[in-house]
Amino acid sequence: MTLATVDLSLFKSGRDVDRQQFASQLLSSLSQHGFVKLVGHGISNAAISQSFGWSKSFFQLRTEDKLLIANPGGPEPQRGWSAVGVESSSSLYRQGLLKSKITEDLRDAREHFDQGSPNDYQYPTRWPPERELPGFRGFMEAFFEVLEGVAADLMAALELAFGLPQGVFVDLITHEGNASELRLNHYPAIEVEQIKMGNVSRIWPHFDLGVITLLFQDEVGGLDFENRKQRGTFSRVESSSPTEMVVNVSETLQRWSNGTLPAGLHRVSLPRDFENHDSGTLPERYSIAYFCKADRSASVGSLTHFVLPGHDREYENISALEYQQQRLKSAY
Ligand SMILES: O=C(O)CCC(=O)C(=O)O
Ligand SMILES: [Fe+2]
Repeated sequence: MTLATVDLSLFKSGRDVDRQQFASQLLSSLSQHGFVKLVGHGISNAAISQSFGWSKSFFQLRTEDKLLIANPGGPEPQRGWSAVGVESSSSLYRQGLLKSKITEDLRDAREHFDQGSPNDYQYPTRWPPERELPGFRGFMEAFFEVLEGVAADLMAALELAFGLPQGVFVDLITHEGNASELRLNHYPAIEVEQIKMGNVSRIWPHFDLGVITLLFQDEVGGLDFENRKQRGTFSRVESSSPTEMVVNVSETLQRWSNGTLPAGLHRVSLPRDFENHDSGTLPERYSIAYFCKADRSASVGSLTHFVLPGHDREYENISALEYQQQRLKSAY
């Protein structure tokens, strides 16, 4: 099962026929498994490799320095450092869907750094002191804004694909425009035995909470999406290069679209080379995820455009902030 690759430069070219073609391809791929691979996004190879470089430097800080900017956990938007095992992605999934299937003590073998919008004064980012990592904040804030632009283009393309009036989606992410988040993920090297024991995974199956997620991963591999043709089975997201962006539908878009575009379930498991091994050490892995989120005061209920006559409205009106707070309570 392979994912389609779409080229955003078609949409940016300005010709209506190209824009329409891109929009249809984007929607049709996202409709299949909730995932698509994106090229032509305009972010240079150099910028992407610099972002991974900054991520490595951040995670190499001393633990006591990272502890100074630790995310407190709980329902507020995540900011700063979360140590390995602090967050449990499996409970996001369990709370959302599978009440009985997963036991309590599943943990992620992952540490991460969460950053809010440079314009988010309500929940400011916990940055390491500038002298510890000079240039980190400046780079990451600029990178955030570039990703914000790509997410807005993709949402505009989805408006076109669904035949919606211009701005139906984009206005809900840009009016306040400060709730999106950028996350650096680091999965330290880990023994295969530990993963095979069953309580620890790089990241357990989960849905992302926002509208759409944009992701870059390094060459280690291991990101899987659920194959909807055979529920409960996963296929590998094969990236041909770290500059290829992986895009997935997240819960808010599922809700806005009244279930028309379901969120993509995903996890990070053993890299291909280790699938049939019972021992050995998995190399460390890095990924960078931009979570495009609805404005905090925007509703994440079904949009009327998607509630067809004779059909139920599947998702209640609740603000994006309240929704996220409810969901995050379960992740700690
Ligand atoms: O590391 C990855 O490839 C996926 C990360 C992810 O799913 C997340 O941070 O929500
Ligand atoms: Fe995710």
